[in-house]
Amino acid sequence: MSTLASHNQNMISNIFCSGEILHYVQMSRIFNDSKHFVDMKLKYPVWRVEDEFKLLLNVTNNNPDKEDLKKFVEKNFDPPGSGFEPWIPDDWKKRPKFIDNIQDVHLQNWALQLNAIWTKLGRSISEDVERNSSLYSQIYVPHPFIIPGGRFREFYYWDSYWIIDGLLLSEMFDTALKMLLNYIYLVELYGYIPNGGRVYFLERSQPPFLIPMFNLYYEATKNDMLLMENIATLEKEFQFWMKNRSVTIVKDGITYIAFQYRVETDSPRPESYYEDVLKAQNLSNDSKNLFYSEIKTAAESGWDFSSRWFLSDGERTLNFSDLHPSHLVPVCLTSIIANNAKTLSKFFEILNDQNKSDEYNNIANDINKTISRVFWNDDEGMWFDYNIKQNKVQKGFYPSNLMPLWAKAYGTERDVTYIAECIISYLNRINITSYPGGIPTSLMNSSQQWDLPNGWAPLQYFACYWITKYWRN
Ligand SMILES: OC[C@H]1O[C@H](O[C@H]2O[C@H](CO)[C@@H](O)[C@H](O)[C@H]2O)[C@H](O)[C@@H](O)[C@@H]1O
Repeated sequence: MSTLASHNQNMISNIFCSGEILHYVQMSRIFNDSKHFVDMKLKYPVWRVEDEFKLLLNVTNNNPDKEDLKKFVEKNFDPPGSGFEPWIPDDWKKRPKFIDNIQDVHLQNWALQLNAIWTKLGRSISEDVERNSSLYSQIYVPHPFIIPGGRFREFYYWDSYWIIDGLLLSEMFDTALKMLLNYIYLVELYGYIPNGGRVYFLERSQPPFLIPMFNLYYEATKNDMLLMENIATLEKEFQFWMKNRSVTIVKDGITYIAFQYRVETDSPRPESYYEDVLKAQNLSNDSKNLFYSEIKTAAESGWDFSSRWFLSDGERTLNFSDLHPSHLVPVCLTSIIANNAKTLSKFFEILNDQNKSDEYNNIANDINKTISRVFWNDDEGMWFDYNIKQNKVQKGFYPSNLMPLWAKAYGTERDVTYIAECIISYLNRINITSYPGGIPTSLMNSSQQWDLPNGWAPLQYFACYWITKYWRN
């Protein structure tokens, strides 16, 4: 990152990531959605807005009321959305080939409607964001991209895996490539991919799907040149997770490698500032920082929030105050990384680098051993997250338990037919097909969005991927 770009980022972070302005504005509840303020654009340079705010504090004896703050925001900020331009992908097709393979006419119409949504979700970042980055919370990327939509106006890391899968199905190879190149740009700039396209997401990443995204694209295009040009950056991202998110587990005297989501911070999420401060209000300062770290760690997992991370004395609870993702080693993240190592090994083989290919194959095999010996539970016939505080598997159904199947990370120690039978019997025991709307996110109703009765698209995907590929056989 150039010195100027990093200077601009520090300046804008003083407004949107921490500091007095963020605190006063977010706690005043001028906006119902805390994300609104941090997505606004500064009308004037940071120093001028800061001076204006100091003046406001002076004249109000450090006690500006809601109306004062509303006027200050109106005077100094433009509404969210500035800095993005709607973008209709050039390669969008009204009727891609897959539509004609759908026999049911209702489903065919539905697929046509879905395919049309690409034209609504394309965004490019305006040139002004590159020129005047110290006025925007957006992270500049060079190519247009597809956003999740609604209040999510920017790109999100793990959402992009399914977006790219869909783009390839819709034969939008160029748009998929643009998104991949943006992520390559971000890894080169930061060494990792942030949670989403805003400076307030820079403290954390999201489930590491860059290598699987590249694999989807490679399988669709067989573009060896692209692999050759970007393999070093893919390795760089892999090393970020190895260096910053790995953990060792000792079981029966043997040391195993696994991976955790992990964020250390001393502040609330800027985009949910009010909510986080409220939840932490009765805690001491030290406990507050630990709690904020747990909140951001859970957000890095993509599962924000879920009973999956609510733990007290080794049991899952329904209480947010028991939020402890740091106590768990998630089977899903460890599976994604095993899959990434295996895919890097495949890529190096394609590029005729056998040494590197063997190196990554060995890493994948080591991680598979963890999945097979630490996460697998013979009594239940299922993989589970591992509780490192209690040294035990943390039982309970979450579709993420099935991730070793998607990742083919179950190792060689158990026959795959035996594993499949155990899993079918487990899913039958918990009556998994009896829930309306598909496979639920959990069997615990905590009123959090990543819990019963909700079902999330990525989780349906992982479960159905396996069911359609293997269960039928
Ligand atoms: O604004 C609150 C949180 O919003 C995001 O999380 C949710 O939406 C994302 C975009 O679709 C999705 O990737 C994530 O799995 C959802 O839980 C954001 O990622 C969080 O960091 C943020 O705090």
